[in-house]
Amino acid sequence: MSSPPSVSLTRFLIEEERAGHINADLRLLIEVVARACKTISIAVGKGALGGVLGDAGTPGAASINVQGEAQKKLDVLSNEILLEANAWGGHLAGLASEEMDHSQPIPDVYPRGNYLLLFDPLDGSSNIDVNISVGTIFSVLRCPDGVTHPTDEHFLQPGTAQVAAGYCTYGPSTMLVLTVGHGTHAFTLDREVGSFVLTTRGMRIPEETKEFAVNVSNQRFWEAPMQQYVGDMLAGKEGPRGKDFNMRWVASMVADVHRILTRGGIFSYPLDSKCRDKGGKLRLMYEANPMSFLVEQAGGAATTGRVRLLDVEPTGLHMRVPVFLGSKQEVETATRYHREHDAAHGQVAAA
Ligand SMILES: O=P(O)(O)OC[C@H]1O[C@](O)(COP(=O)(O)O)[C@@H](O)[C@@H]1O
Ligand SMILES: [Mg+2]
Ligand SMILES: [Mg+2]
Repeated sequence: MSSPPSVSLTRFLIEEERAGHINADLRLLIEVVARACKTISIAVGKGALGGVLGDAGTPGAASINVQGEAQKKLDVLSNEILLEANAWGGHLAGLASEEMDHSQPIPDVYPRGNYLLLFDPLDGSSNIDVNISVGTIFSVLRCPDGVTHPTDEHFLQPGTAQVAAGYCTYGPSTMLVLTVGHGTHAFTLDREVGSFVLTTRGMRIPEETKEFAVNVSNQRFWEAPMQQYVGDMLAGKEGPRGKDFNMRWVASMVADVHRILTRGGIFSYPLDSKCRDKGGKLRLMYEANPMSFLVEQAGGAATTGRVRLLDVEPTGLHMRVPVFLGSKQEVETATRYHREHDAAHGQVAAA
């Protein structure tokens, strides 16, 4: 019995357009981002042979980005690949990146479109030199009507305004995970053919889980409700949660979230006293929002520990937020710990 014909990303997007879920411009935009990810995947795959490992800048003069972080060569290269690929397509009005201080309108020499693209060109940078999965994360918004040269303020739209989001993981296989607001779907790169093929239509995150992902080395800096929440999980079945939990932490958000979309779990990067003044560690616009859209479309949940992440009003392009996402019931439990603590201590829910 012959196997069903494989569905390429191109065919999948054309079917989404026929279903009225996306228009031709958004379809082309996603195709262009996917092609850029293929180019990044090749560079990542070459590793030391491609001279792409290590820090950008020169010895003694590291190249520091708007986050105050030393850029890796692959952070810079991936950013350039995405900028070049998206400049001339005619479906964008502007783009913004983790690696750039401000957004950029599409140059006047090129036709302009109605969408805004935000991306984390290389996620999991601390894992680049040690050959652990890294990725690219992207989010798509509409450009406000009548705006031809968008500036940072035009990007400041809540996560609920996203029309598409996705990530690409560069691991043992290269995978693209995508939503246009009608479920979350996974594609695997067929390296021989050079195209993404649909491998999971309609990913579903189990509502319950026994697996959590958090950088426990930050425990002493956590808020009291987070200490309690993780302490109760670590207490196992003898403890208040009545079940044993396992822990995973890859330190590449794309890899940790991909595991959760595939088999469930909860991922969190909570507020702690080290990052409190910044509002958190992870960035709302090109990390938390796209991942939350993908997770919610797969039946999961995403909060800041206090409020739904997709409802957060952005105040800056590189705004940071606490993140809890994954299996619905577990995220609700983690959020309850924070809300009950706030209520008991007369604290009003912040972001
Ligand atoms: O080093 P830590 O504290 O474990 O943090 C790891 C987190 O930081 C990140 O690497 C931040 O992203 P970038 O690599 O894009 O800066 C996430 O991918 C990951 O979840
Ligand atoms: Mg990142
Ligand atoms: Mg990054």
